[in-house]
Amino acid sequence: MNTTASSPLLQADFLRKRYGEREAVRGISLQVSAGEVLGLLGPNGAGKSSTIAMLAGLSRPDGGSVTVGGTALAQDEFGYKRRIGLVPQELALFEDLPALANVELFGALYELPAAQVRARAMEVLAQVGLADRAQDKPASFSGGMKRRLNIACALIHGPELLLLDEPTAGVDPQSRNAIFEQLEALKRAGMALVYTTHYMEEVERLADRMLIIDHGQQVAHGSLAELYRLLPAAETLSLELEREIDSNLDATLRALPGVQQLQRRGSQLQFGLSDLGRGSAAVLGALAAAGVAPRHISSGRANLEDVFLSLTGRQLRD
Ligand SMILES: Nc1ncnc2c1ncn2[C@@H]1O[C@H](COP(=O)(O)OP(=O)(O)OP(=O)(O)O)[C@@H](O)[C@H]1O
Repeated sequence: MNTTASSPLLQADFLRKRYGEREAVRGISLQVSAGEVLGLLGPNGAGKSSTIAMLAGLSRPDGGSVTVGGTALAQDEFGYKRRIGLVPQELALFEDLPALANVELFGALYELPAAQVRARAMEVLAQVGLADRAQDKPASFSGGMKRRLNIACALIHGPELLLLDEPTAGVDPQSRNAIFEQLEALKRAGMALVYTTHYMEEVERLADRMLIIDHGQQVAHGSLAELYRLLPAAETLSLELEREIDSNLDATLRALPGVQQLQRRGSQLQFGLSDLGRGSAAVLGALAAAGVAPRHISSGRANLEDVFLSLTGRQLRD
């Protein structure tokens, strides 16, 4: 391997992808090192899958470059792909072939020596907790087990980098946890992972760094702690009111002591507050004085959803 601790394993610079008139990816750059997880977070249509497809060598970028371990996709496509495992968003399995045969098939695609394939397939099935189901067909598997088998298929050739495109879609919480534990073990073993999702809890748990994208562009990048520093306020208060407020009341609320931010969508208000106790009392007092009652109140510490909201003015899951 011609990488060092200081040089990233995956390096993508200024990637662009266009479908007809639509620019799906507009200059995304990213890096991942061995033993690191990069989370790619963004709402539906942000350009996550298009980015992954370019990183995986499945779709040709309209601009920019990508290298893995110093091997450029443009120069040595097979060499590049050997270093990467892809777990696609859509399950890619033969439902009527046993799990083991599914994994072996991927081994053949990567031209692994036949003598090694069986042992290697059993090894990766064990890695995803499916060794005892090797002879069963995925048709009889739960959604979570199929996802894990999909991951095993992506690991058969011993890639250094694993690209995962929403690997928990349609998975129950228990299986999701099993998948996370397996991904954490791969990371500990030194693999680099790029993980796309629109669930902020998943990147909060798994990712060392995250790239937040929207409309094909980087909105923010950094560790969780770095992203939290972008937040205008540490606490949030969300209200659903019985009716929409007018611009005078809006201005009054924004001017209250402790109110650092106010996002308004119809009758829903979200405040960023420096102090939850004092700020909430002031907000609720001002609403009561104006004769507007809340229908629903919730509060909490700010999270990645709030980072996205404060940077784009939109919800992650619109
Ligand atoms: N093959 C294609 N042809 C035309 N437009 C496409 C194609 N693939 C994606 N798009 C468009 O490009 C944009 C980005 O899509 P992409 O699938 O990369 O986003 P995403 O962030 O992965 O979304 P999701 O979370 O819904 O999978 C969207 O507007 C989508 O409609």
